[in-house]
Amino acid sequence: MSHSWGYDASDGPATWADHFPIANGPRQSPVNIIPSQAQFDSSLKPLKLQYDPSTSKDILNNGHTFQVSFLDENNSAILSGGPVTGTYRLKQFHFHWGESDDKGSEHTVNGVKFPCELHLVHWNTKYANFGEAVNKPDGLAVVGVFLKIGSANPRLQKLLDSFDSIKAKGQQTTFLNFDPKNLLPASLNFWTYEGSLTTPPLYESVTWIVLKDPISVSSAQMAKFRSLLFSSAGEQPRCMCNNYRPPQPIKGRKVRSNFK
Ligand SMILES: NS(=O)(=O)c1ccc(C(=O)N2CCN(Cc3ccccc3)C2)cc1
Ligand SMILES: [Zn+2]
Repeated sequence: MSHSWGYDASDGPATWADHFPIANGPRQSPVNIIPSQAQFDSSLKPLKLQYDPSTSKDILNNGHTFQVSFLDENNSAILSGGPVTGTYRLKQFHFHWGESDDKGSEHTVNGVKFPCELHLVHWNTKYANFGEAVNKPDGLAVVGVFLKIGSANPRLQKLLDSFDSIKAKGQQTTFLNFDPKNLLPASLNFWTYEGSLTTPPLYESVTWIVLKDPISVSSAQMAKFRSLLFSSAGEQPRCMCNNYRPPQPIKGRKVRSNFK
């Protein structure tokens, strides 16, 4: 049975090494990105994200975050180019956020936290499926997008409107025709480095592609994120927030950029 973990003092990031010793590994995520120390790499190709909105399936509260899952039996929603070779299929996207607008992102930039961070999770089609890819060094590519407090973002509204039906852990509902491309900023300028899952089992299998430009979210919209619960229906309600791992040691890794 997989070990239960969370984000409280008793089961949160400071305790994860007890059951997942790779937590202290050489390529853990997230990290603090220091733009002045990133290396511009002209050999990086433009990032190609080709998403077919008809592949969105459902939205689930998994007790750690909420995630929108996609049909991944064919190459309808794919990532290619950027730092990766080959084709990676979109499996799901999810978010991490704080209890207040001054924290919540996993990656930071010059030590600055954003209120929220979106992760679009893709797996390498050289492997048979997500489960085969999840623990391979080149198994996953995750696109990270920062959310910054500003005007309300209408493109988040369909997600927010579904929250009443996935308030508690384990609740899921159909979520069709959602185009994740609408969650991306205008520019696909990115930083990239070799890292890991930011939740247990913390496999060191992720090529991280963190977009430089944020998308907007309003404070009222962030409050809606915090209406979700870590807890199951009928349990003592526990606000789903602060579901982020803090930055981990860079351990000599290079962060590259595709922009000057
Ligand atoms: N925050 S993050 O972007 O780094 C990220 C976190 C979690 C996941 C994720 O879908 N899973 C992690 C493993 N988990 C369960 C699992 C599934 C198959 C085999 C083994 C284990 C699923 C993907 C990306
Ligand atoms: Zn994540």
